Amino acid sequence: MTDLADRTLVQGQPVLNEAEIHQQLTALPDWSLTTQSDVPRIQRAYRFADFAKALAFVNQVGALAEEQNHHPALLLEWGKVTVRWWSHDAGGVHLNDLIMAARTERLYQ
Ligand SMILES: C[C@H](O)[C@H](O)[C@H]1CNC2=NC(N)=NC(=O)C2=N1
Repeated sequence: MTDLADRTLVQGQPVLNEAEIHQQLTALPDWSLTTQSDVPRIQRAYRFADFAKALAFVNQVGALAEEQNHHPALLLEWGKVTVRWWSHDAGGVHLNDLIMAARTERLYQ
């Protein structure tokens, strides 16, 4: 099975249901499903030694988002970045959001 991060984003296709999201999240153990305003999203908090390192990570994730024209919500705090992915147009979590979460993982070392 191709690693999620190596998969290409796909247009169309419906959002995933809760069971499908949880099944995909087995490959992303540090990510969780959250719902805000009735919209399911996947999220993870990343820890850093200071604010500057957290900001550098935000910029890396931002560049990835711009490359793919698929953008997360990013909360930048001292030593912490919370990343949240969902598909605005589809109103939920799409396979693309899992792919982007897997690619976000690759930026964190
Ligand atoms: C106009 C622009 O292409 C769209 O708004 C894109 C931008 N980035 C996006 N990001 C996400 N996460 N979901 C979207 O539906 C989306 N749509």
